[in-house]
Amino acid sequence: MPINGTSWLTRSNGADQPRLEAFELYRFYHSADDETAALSGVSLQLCAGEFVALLGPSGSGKSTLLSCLAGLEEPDGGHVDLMGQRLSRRPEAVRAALRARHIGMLMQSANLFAHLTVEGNMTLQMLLAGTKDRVKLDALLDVTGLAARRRAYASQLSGGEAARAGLAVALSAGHEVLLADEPTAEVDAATETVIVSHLVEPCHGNGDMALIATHSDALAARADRVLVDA
Ligand SMILES: Nc1ncnc2c1ncn2[C@@H]1O[C@H](COP(=O)(O)OP(=O)(O)OP(=O)(O)O)[C@@H](O)[C@H]1O
Repeated sequence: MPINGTSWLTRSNGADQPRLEAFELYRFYHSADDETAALSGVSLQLCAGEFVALLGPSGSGKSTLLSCLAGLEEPDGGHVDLMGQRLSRRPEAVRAALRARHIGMLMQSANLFAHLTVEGNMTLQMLLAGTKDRVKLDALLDVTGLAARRRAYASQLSGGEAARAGLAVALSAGHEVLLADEPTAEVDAATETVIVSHLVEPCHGNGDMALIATHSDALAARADRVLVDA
């Protein structure tokens, strides 16, 4: 069942321009003679300061939605606006530049390059966003409990370490928009609490915005808004 004809409009007073907006998104996948509708007319608005959870059964289209919102995939219908600029149907290089400038991402497959160290992955993320902040890098390694593993290659990390390293990378550049796909799927409850706090804090502290696809009730309980695939 796709995320279907859903309209998730903002609960804010509308005074601010939404950070991220989707208008009537459609996305279909084709294989052999099969067609899967992953998104079917999805509209949403996400505003500054919001920490939003996206819930839905496996296969309902959460990852597809995040991917379209990040400009990694083009929707087959509808469009996405990021920070008031059109993201959809623009050349890949333009989408990549907008993404690097504004979006921190934590995708299911992790956002780590295996041949780089934890620190190297974080530095690369900062450079792509045009920043380099050594103090912030050290602080993120501390809060994610990875200071001692900073020189480990991504391929050498445990599942939980990789999840925390992915988070550290996603938060490195301090983007206004964070998109995360099941960031706590492979971690224990204590690590989940730490990760969720670090996802919430930039929203409530700095006015950043996060959309998190999750199956976790604990994470959803911390959200300002929960979007449920009805
Ligand atoms: N590259 C692809 N090719 C074909 N079908 C795909 C592709 N990616 C996703 N799908 C299909 O699209 C639908 C939505 O998939 P998606 O991964 O977005 O769901 P999800 O809600 O994120 O699932 P989960 O909670 O299991 O991660 C599923 O039926 C899936 O099999």
